[in-house]
Parts: sequence; C-alpha cells; structure tokens
Amino acid sequence: MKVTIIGTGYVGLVTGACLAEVGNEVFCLDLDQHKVDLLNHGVIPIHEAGLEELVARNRASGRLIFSSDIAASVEHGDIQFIAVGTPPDKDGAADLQYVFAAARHIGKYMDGYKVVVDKSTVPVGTAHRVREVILEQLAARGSTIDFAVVSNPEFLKEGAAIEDFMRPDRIVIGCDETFGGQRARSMMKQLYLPFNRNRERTFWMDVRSAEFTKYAANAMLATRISFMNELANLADKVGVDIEAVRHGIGSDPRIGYSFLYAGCGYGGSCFPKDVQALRHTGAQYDHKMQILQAVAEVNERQKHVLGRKIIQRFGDDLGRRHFAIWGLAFKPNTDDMRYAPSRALLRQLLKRGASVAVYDPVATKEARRVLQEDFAEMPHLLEQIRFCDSALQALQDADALAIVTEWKAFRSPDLNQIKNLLKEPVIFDGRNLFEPWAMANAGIEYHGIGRTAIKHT
Ligand SMILES: NC(=O)c1ccc[n+]([C@@H]2O[C@H](COP(=O)([O-])OP(=O)(O)OC[C@H]3O[C@@H](n4cnc5c(N)ncnc54)[C@H](O)[C@@H]3O)[C@@H](O)[C@H]2O)c1
Ligand SMILES: O=c1ccn([C@@H]2O[C@H](COP(=O)(O)OP(=O)(O)O[C@H]3O[C@H](CO)[C@@H](O)[C@H](O)[C@H]3O)[C@@H](O)[C@H]2O)c(=O)[nH]1
Repeated sequence: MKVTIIGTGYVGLVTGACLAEVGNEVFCLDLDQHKVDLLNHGVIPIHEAGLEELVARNRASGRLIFSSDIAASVEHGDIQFIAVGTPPDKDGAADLQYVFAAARHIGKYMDGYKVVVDKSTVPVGTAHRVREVILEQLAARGSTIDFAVVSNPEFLKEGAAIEDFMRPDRIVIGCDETFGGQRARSMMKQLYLPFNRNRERTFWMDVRSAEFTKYAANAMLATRISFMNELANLADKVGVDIEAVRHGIGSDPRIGYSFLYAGCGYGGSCFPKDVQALRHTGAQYDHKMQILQAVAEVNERQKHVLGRKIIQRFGDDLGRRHFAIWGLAFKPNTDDMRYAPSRALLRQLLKRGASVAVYDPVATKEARRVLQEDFAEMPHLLEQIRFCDSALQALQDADALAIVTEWKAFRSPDLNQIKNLLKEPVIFDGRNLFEPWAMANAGIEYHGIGRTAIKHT
C-alpha cells in the first residue's frame, strides 16, 4: 500500500521502517531538513536497536523515502499517518499545533480519497478537530473530496520499538461511521494484516475510545510505578525489602510482575506528559483526576529520593564531594533524555557544590545537549560535570557511586574494582540492581530504594 508518515521522530521513523519492511511503499515527511538530510545519508538520528539496518534495507529497496516536500508527501500516501510530537503546553495539556499543521497540509494538497490516521498521542476529540481542519482547507479550495479520520495510537516502548511494532500486544483502531466507516476500516485492516498473521491483535472501537485507550494505558502503568515507589519509601522507614514484596504480590496473576519496579522515578517522553494531559482533560470536564495528581506528585518527589539519600549520608554541603554517576538516559537502550531522573539528581548535587563524573553507554551526546539547556542560567555548574568513556573511569576517586539507569552492563560489575576505585565503598542504587546481602558480603555500603540499608561493618 502507499503510505505517508508525517513526522519522522521515534514513532514516525519506526512506523515507516516497519511498514516498508512488510512491503508497503512508505514516504516519510519531516519539516526538519537536517533530520531528513541525515536519514538520506543513512544516519539515524536516534539510538534504537536494529533501526539502522531496517532503514538501510528498506531505503535500498526503494520502499522507504525521506523528504521535506509536503505536496509530494500528500500526493503519495492513500493512508496518511500523523506521527508528530504532542508535547505539553504550559498548562500540561497536549499541544496540538503540530497535529493541526499536518492536517492543514493534508487538506491543502489532497487530490483524492485519503485515510488520515492519528498515530500521535492525542486527547479525546482530536480526530473530530483534525476532520474540521481538513474540511476548512477543502472548503477554501471549493473541494468536496472524501476522506476518513482514524485513530490508531501507538504503544511501542523506546529501546524495544521495532519488536513492539512488529509483534504488538494489540493494535487499537478507532474507526466509526462519523469519521470514515467501512472503506477506511478495510484499508486499515489490509495495512495491518501482516501484523495479525499469528493471531488477531486488532481491537476495533469508536474513535474517541481509541484516543482514550492510549492515555488509559500510560496512566495505568505510571500509577503502578508511583504506587510501588510510595510503598518503597515506606518500606525504607519500616525496614522492609520492596523487592521481596514485589515478588510476593507479582505472583498473583491479577497483579502480575510488570511495571512494579521501584526506583528513582519514571521519565521519558510519554508518562510524564500523558499523565498531565489526562489530568487536563479531566479538568476540562470538571472532573478532578485525584489518583493521577498523586501519581505525578509521587513521581516528582521520587526523582529526588536518590539525591536526598546522598545528602543524608554526606551532609547538605557537598562542596568537597565528588560522585560517580552511572546512567543518564531515562531508561536503558535509548539515548532519550526527556524527563530523565538523572537531570533532577544532577541539579541536586551540583547546586550543593558537588562535582560528578558521569557515564552512559549511549546518551552522553544527548545529555550534553539537554544539560546545556537545564543549566542555561547557571552555566558555571556544568564545569562540575566530567563525561567519561567508561563506567570504571567514572569511579576514580569518587566518594560514592550513584546508579540512575538500569543498563545491563551495570548489572554485574567487578565489586573489588569498585571498592578499589572509590574513595569509600558506598553505592546509591536508584534502580535496585543489586542485592543488599551481596553488597554487605563484599563490604560495600549499599543504599537501594525501599531496601533496608545495610551498613558496611
Ligand atoms: N516516543 C515514544 O516512545 C512514543 C511511543 C508511543 C507514542 N508516542 C507519541 O507519538 C507522537 C510522536 O512522538 P515522538 O517521540 O516520535 O516525537 P519526536 O519529537 O521524536 O518526533 C516528532 C517529529 O515530527 C516532526 N514534525 C513536527 N511537525 C511536523 C509537520 N507538520 N510535518 C512533518 N513533520 C513534523 C518533527 O520535526 C519531529 O521530527 C507523540 O504524540 C508521542 O506522545 C511516542
Ligand atoms: O517497573 C518499572 C518500569 C518502568 N519504570 C520507568 O518508567 C519509565 C518509562 O519506561 P517505559 O514504559 O519502558 O518506556 P517508554 O518508552 O516511555 O514507554 C512508555 O510510553 C510509550 C509512549 O506513550 C508507550 O507507547 C509505551 O507503551 C510505554 O511503556 C522509565 O523511566 C523507566 O525507568 C520504572 O520506574 N519501573
């Protein structure tokens, strides 16, 4: 099928490459000319396992092209995916300006029937507004061309994006009579056939319910994490091991093990903004989302828990202290720094005068960029950060090690080397990678999240 993807970011690029891989002719549009140029030179602007090979293979076959030519992009695809960003605006609502700009472009240039698919995460009612925007453009041209608007939210996780797209848990498609009906439904069905071979994964529903399902999924996952983080903080006070509790409750199939890891808070481009946006939808309908308010507040606090543990241990004046930090990205297998908990920790430590040596396997370049922005008003603090090429290098002469991202490479370190390189054998583990008893046996003072701190004796 002929498909256009508008917006070639995480979601657009993965969607485009995966749809090309199963045989479609895909046109990826982006207004960021630099990004388009990189992609046309085979350079992938993000770190995502397997993406480079997938893009190269499909570019070589001619099934995947990148361009900033709006008119050509609208002409190309019978199906037009809108996969642009929906960042939070100043009130926490989803900023839909990029979605509507894409809709305007479609309305301005379309010359035949199109199925317009909202793939971006957008609040309930957005498909209706996208339809209105397209209709306005058509009316301005005196045109009555038929089109459909469909909601097809994306559930991929960064770091496992290709696997998630190729073998999704579910494909949610909102398609109803108001916006498109049977013709759009059969085109969407055909497009997703290759992803339904093993079993039917598509859930058909009305457009508004599909839009809501995306927020419901992210809000539920964020709630589980904040719930566990709140329990972990209490566990620390009452002398309970949150990891034992996680096993104890996760074994109940009604609860399950996923997304129950306590830590130093959730980050990323989705949970923080989507929780806020859903709260905002609640406010618009005079319906206070009390649980989600607590979820967001607990998470904000949680991002500071690791820093607070460090301050408790070393005092508020960190002027002569130096710390090693492992992990900068908001989670492993990505270089994404959006809302990463490491940013909150750095702010806490640097403002108190500490210096830090940081290491992340892939996010260093992106971290340098976002930290310039974070410390734009206090640029001198950036001089207190040293970016290292290896985890061991970061440990040299540090007073303690803090772990912020659960990269696999951090899971089984040589404890003797850690002890030899650190000035004091102290670890603050924001992702509970290690067992307190193993640390105690190794003579390391260990502070996890919700794991009774065992002091080095
Ligand atoms: N990142 C994820 O893991 C993920 C997963 C599921 C859903 N989502 C949702 O998908 C959407 C996209 O997220 P993302 O992380 O891919 O965003 P992104 O910021 O990585 O990419 C968006 C891209 O759209 C481009 N763009 C903006 N306006 C445009 C226009 N009018 N025409 C063409 N290109 C335009 C930008 O230049 C940018 O390259 C968001 O709504 C997000 O919430 C993201
Ligand atoms: O038990 C857990 C699981 C995750 N996290 C943290 O939660 C954040 C988000 O993790 P994850 O969900 O794996 O990453 P995302 O790539 O942001 O993916 C989420 O957001 C996407 C964008 O909407 C959705 O498509 C995905 O389904 C949804 O998992 C990260 O900071 C993790 O460290 C925890 O603290 N504890």
